[in-house]
Amino acid sequence: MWRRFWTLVAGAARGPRSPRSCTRQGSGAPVPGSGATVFALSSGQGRCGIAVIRTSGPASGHALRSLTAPQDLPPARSACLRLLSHPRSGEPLDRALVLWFPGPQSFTGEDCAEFHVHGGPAVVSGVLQALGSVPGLRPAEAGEFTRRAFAHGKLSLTEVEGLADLIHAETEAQRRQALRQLDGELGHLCRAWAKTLTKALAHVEAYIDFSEDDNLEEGVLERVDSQVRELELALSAHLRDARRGQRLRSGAHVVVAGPPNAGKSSLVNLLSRKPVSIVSPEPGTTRDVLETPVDLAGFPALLSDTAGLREGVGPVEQEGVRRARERLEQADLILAVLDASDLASPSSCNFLDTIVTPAGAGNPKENSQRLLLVLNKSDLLPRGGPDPSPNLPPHLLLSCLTGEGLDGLLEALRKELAEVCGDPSTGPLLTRARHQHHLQGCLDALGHYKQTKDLALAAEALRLARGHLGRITGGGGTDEILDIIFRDFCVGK
Ligand SMILES: Nc1nc2c(ncn2[C@@H]2O[C@H](COP(=O)(O)OP(=O)(O)OP(=O)(O)O)[C@@H](O)[C@H]2O)c(=O)[nH]1
Ligand SMILES: [K+]
Ligand SMILES: [Mg+2]
Repeated sequence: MWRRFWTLVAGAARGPRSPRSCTRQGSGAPVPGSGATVFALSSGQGRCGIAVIRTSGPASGHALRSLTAPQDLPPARSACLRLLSHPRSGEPLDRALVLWFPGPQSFTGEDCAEFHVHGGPAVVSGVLQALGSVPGLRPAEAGEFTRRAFAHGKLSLTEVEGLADLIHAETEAQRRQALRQLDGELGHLCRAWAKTLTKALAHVEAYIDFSEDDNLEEGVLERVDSQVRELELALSAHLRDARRGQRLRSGAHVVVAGPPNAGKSSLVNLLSRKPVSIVSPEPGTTRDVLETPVDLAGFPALLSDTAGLREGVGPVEQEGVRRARERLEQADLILAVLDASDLASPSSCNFLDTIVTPAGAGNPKENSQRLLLVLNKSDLLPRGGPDPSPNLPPHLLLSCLTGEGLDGLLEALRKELAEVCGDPSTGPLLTRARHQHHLQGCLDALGHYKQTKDLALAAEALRLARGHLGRITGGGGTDEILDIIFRDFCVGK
């Protein structure tokens, strides 16, 4: 009896019930156009020192031999210098380093070859044409190498996403976050959670099958209940952090706001290091919301310039003010700008009362918007004079004109954005709405597990919960989801 029970538990833990996604075997879906050997330029377009062209598929070895002299394959995974020539005309094309990666020990899991050629456009197009003339070879589609790697179980879906993010990473924080995902951190976590559920499921199923025999260990179901509770806590914590992970991946919304002429547009131009917004001495210059992506102290941000907030103006500026307020509501971080030499004006006081004080600048409440108060035009203050505003909340002095105070502002921005986005090296792991959706689905299913008294339904709920975790790493992903993810890649990756 016990032997039967443990066989069942062990079987459920590894066996046919275990979702394919819990292992590193790909989607199981056929590779689109598999059988064909594909080739592409994998390095960037344009004139460069070295360009890398690669192939993947069964004819890779034949292609390598057809283009090179001597025609033997180089030793696996070591670079060799070869003369490349066109297989039909014999025309020499370049002297290049070539590499041979026999499958399955390659990026895609298939036989692969790489040609590191001189990066001139004529060399690259000559070698691509030569490869196109080899029977069985065709140009690769966007993301096709990675899709093949996924299909052969070389990468899980979260790792594929990490790779796409790494290629698109523009800031240090994005690079760190992408690298963690590519290293499989999110995948490991999901697999560990799925394993817990597999064990829990095995126990519930054993209880259904054997409880009549009265031979089961005491408290089996109680232990499953407590495992489910622990899992719920862990999932909820990660879900709470998901918003930060998404900000880290796609950029935090930083909104520059303040009364007219405070120097908001000057600050936006200074931070983005380009003339994004028109600057002029006329109050009411900026009328619309102007958005620009910037690297702020290593974090990705979408910086919005807005119209100066004031009442009693014409209809166009009034619409600008309405849009500014609307954008302020969506901000992850408000950069509040005041003219340090004009703090007593009605528009400055009004801005302090309605925007700065409610946000609790320098002392944010949990979940409230964060705000940094900047007093601009410090160059207009008397040198070494007293603090112009001892009664204001914590603030920074800056001069957009001279650049004084910029380092301090960038350091303060780095701290604020680390709060808003999380630490890219240790912080949030969920980076996409897709991850959030499945984690929520898993939690909902665990909720059903707790509600039901029927053991068969409870087992079904656990299976459903585990299915959601599996889909994060890629098991049973639909073609549409795969298409969306692989569309992010360029040709050659
Ligand atoms: N002295 C001094 N002048 C500044 C500084 N920053 C901006 N200005 C000037 O202040 C004026 C207004 O600057 P803008 O950047 O257009 O101000 P704004 O807040 O965007 O103005 P609106 O869009 O009209 O609300 C311009 O003449 C700038 O040259 C500064 O640090 N010191
Ligand atoms: K202005
Ligand atoms: Mg402006």
